[in-house]
Amino acid sequence: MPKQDQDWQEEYNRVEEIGFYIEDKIKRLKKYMALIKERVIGIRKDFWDDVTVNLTELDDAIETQASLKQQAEFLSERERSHGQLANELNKLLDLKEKPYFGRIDFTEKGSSEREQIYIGTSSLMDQNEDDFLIYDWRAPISSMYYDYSPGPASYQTIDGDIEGEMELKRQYVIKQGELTGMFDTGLTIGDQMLQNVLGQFASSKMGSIVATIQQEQNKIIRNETSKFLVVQGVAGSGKTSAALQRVAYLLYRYRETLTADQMILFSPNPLFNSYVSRVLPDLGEQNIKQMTFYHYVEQQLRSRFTVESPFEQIEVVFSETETDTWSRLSGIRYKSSEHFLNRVDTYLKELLNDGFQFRNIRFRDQIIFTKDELAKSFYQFPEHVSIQLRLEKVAEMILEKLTQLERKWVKEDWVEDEVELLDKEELQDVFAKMENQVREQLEDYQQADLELSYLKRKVVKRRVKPLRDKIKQFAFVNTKRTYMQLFDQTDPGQGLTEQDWLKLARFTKESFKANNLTWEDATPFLYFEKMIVGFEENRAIKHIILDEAQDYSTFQLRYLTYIYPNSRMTLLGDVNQAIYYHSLTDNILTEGAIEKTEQIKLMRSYRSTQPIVEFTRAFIEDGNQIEPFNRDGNRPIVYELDNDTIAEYKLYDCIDNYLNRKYPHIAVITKTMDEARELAELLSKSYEQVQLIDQETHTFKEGIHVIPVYLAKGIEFDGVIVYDASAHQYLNELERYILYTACTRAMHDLTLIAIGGMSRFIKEVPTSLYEFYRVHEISPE
Ligand SMILES: Nc1ncnc2c1ncn2[C@@H]1O[C@H](COP(=O)(O)OP(=O)(O)OP(=O)(O)O)[C@@H](O)[C@H]1O
Repeated sequence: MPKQDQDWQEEYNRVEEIGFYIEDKIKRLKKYMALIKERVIGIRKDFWDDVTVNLTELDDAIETQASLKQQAEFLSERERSHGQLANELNKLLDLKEKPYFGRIDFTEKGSSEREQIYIGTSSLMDQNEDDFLIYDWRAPISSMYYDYSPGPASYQTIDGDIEGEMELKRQYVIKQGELTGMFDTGLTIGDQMLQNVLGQFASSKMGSIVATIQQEQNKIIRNETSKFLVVQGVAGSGKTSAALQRVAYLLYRYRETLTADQMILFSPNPLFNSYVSRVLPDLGEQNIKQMTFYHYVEQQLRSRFTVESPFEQIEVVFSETETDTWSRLSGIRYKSSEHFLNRVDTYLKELLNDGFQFRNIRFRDQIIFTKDELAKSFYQFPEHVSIQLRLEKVAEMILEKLTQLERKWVKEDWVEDEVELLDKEELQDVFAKMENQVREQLEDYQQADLELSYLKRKVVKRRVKPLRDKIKQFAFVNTKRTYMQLFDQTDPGQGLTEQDWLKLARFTKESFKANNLTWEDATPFLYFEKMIVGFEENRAIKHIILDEAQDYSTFQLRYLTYIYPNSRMTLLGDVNQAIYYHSLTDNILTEGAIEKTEQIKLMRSYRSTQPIVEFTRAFIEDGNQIEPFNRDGNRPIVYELDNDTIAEYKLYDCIDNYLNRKYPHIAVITKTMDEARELAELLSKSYEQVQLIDQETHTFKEGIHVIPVYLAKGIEFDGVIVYDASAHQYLNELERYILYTACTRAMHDLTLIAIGGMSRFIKEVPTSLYEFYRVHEISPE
């Protein structure tokens, strides 16, 4: 038998044998689990029989409690072990389907034994628990699979580097427990395998890339040294995929000290949350907490303000032009800048001398502390005493004074009135708390007096409690007014004219007065406020993943580092996909913007076919550095059409074409929500399964998605139609990035429909890279 056939046969048999072995393990495990389950049911049923309940004497009650506790612990331990076994079972069921995806043969330096290392999503030991039949992809030894081609290779262990020779690197395609393909590969993990994976249709849920992680992605996944790891990766380069694999890796690597609930993924929109929700469970790990930054900010401020969402801000930006008499654009840019951050910090220092605004403290409509009194106490401290320390001292002073006032209020009529209104239960509660002995020693009338004074104190305490709580939270500081005062200063900010500053100041103060917080003010205000009243730090969080990091402002990043002081951070983004106006000038991903970081660049794009990547990279700066993955496909098509009617006709034509290709996920990407709404209405007259995606959409199914570009971030579709890609829609620099983001959502096919003349960015693309049609009228079929 030729060597190749012999190899195939051996590998085929191994997969089969492992399958039997797993099958057997599953059977035994299921039997054991059934036994435990039976026991748990038994314990639950007999719970009370096995507990001695005796409450007559104190000793008996204590014994009963101990007996109950013991029984409950016993039960929960059984339940826990049943849960662990269920996890084990799930892992085995997954392994049965696809036990492994790769193999390397490695001979350690100084040894003559060639070890065969089979790599899968989780590990499997042989019967005697001596040898690994399958190594987890995250095990140190498995890293060589991703990092080396056959030849000298090494991997890191806690005891140092292990060097040797890798003799073989092989990949497998195993479906439903049967070997169907096998390739021996070089450094880039099987182009052939990647071709297969990337050629597949899009899915409503992102999949794991564990079998085909690329060397440069592996660096991100296994990075353990940086406090801040910054990944600048081009569109479709696998940033999100690598980030999620990284989470799985870290959970494995630090399994003794790190759990899923100590990590947070900040994602760009709610739809993205559900899109990536399957990756970690597929890797046998629990999902980590996911949220959008807006969600966090809104929760903090919603009781006092209506907070504009970032998407609403984008819509405003689209409707403004640079030449408008008053444009919010300069305000957005300014308020997200490093300069403004420094200015806020300086202002906070200035406040140590003067300017802090306080609120009168009232109790039952009476002012008990005036703002002037509070300001006086606050400013009695020397300059070097911090704001927070002063506020703590002022709060202590108020609380002490409140205790004195309470003694006075007890004697007031309203207290007696309220005592009368107490209901029976409350009264009983109070009586129960009064010590029996004291009451027994007293005459009846004395007892009544005592009860009344006790009740009065209770009423006062209860009424004062909310006030005390507020004081402890420093609610007597008027943070809103103090922040607004910043806009009374006359010095215009960097990049602003005097006039611009005045307009910006007026606009800001008016919004604050109406309790409307624009997105550009939300984080600066929150930051300012927390610098005064203190950040609610969450020290339990050990790792933050910031996806689409290019969209975060300096303020937002600073804020996150303050609330998660113990956290490492992985920031992933693409400067060319910035969709927020502020990112044009201050982008946290530009080199040097964040100190003490490690930067990794991903230049290879995997999502789209080569013709799509060649087209899209042509309209961004340094686009020629983007490396397309060698996957063939159609050139993008650009239609330039005379009017809406012809454009709509072409749109139908295009969708039909995509449907004929059986694309499960088709997207019509618009610039604004209004455009998306209109198109969705139109299309739903002709097609079923049209889904309009808005900022509330949490999940999406197969079908035709009509979606504004800013909600399509991070997601991909088989076929994309950009509607409409005309000159007036995509004109300025921000719109360049937005068009790039829209086009790079396409995996297999991309069409741009422009009504009137096409965008100048498309004109920059060499005509050889796309098909172009200009249609003046529709010819009858
Ligand atoms: N090593 C890989 N093996 C298989 N598929 C990969 C690999 N890397 C990336 N991909 C695929 O490429 C596509 C893009 O990946 P992903 O969404 O992670 O990229 P991204 O850099 O976050 O993209 P964008 O910034 O454009 O949203 C996904 O379908 C992903 O599965």
